[in-house]
Amino acid sequence: KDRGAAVGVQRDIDANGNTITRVVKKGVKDFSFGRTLGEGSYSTVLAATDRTTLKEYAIKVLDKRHIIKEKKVKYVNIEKNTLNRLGEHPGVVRLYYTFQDERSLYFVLDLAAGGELLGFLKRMTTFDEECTRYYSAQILDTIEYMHSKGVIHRDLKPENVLLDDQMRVKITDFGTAKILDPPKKPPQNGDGPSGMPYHGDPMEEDGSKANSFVGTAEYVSPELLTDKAACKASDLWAFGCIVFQLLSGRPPFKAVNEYQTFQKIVGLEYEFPKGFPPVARDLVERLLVLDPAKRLNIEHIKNHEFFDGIEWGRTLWKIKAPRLKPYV
Ligand SMILES: C[C@@H](Nc1nc2c(c3cc(-c4cn[nH]c4)ccc13)C(=O)N=C/C2=C\CC1CC1)C(C)(C)C
Repeated sequence: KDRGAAVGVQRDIDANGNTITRVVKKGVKDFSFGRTLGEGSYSTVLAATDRTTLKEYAIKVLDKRHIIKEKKVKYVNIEKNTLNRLGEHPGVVRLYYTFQDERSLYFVLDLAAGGELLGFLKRMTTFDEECTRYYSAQILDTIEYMHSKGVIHRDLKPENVLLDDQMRVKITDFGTAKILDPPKKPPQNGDGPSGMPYHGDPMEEDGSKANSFVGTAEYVSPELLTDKAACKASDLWAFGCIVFQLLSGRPPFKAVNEYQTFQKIVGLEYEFPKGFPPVARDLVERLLVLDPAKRLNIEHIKNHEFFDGIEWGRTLWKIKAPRLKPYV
């Protein structure tokens, strides 16, 4: 079996308007690889061009030996399954196909040519309200879509929010996502707000209890720190942190080390900088709530005054991105 290729399907329209479906076998040799776009803990994302169609992609390359040694096989499968399940949404990087050679696995994905939102925020220091409204609305719309597919991201942060060539949001990095399987039993009372809380990580191949996953310190929700149960509302806690950071230039909970940061989170120790816009402040205060069941849910967030003027749904992805301006 030609292990260097993946079966993909290409659809074109011929002169008479008929659809021609071609089965294409893509492999490493079909692409010319460019610069490194990002480094994950056990993967590298490279820019690449399809030699035949000249279309640009991002290709995530994973070293098979390293993945096995680091016992990350499960995470690679979670990412692939999550990406396949999330398929088509303007706010999610799309996975076109995967293939492998003797050394590596290759994920062929959308190129988010704008790079990380964090990069723009660092250059601007802060975003003004209009930019914050636009970017956080697209992030929220994408979170809503992920949750509707039973996916909790669990590590939302500005580094994982990419931008495409139209400066539209592309959320990425699903290796630590959690897929909420349809309930076999109705959720018992006492389960988290989503009714299907997630306790700890899957068992490792050797049956050992994996050290349960915790996201990036500054954006981790209190429930993940106290009883290890991530739920859909955990993504909304991270969303609150991101809105705060876009307008103020820093995350709400940041300390000299992770432990101190965790202390601030569970103690809800944060303050707004002077001049933080009051309407946005009200929104953030209703998201950074310790009890996940008392956090605003997505419907309430969409109706919050901060998003007045946003037309949710397809229009949100058609409007022109506002020119980036700092909040002064
Ligand atoms: C977060 C991620 N960084 C990145 N992941 C992806 C990028 C990407 C692009 C730039 C970029 C583009 N232009 N300038 C910089 C910078 C970082 C990127 C992309 O275009 N397409 C898919 C990606 C990831 C797909 C993944 C779900 C499988 C880490 C740091 C983990 C490598």
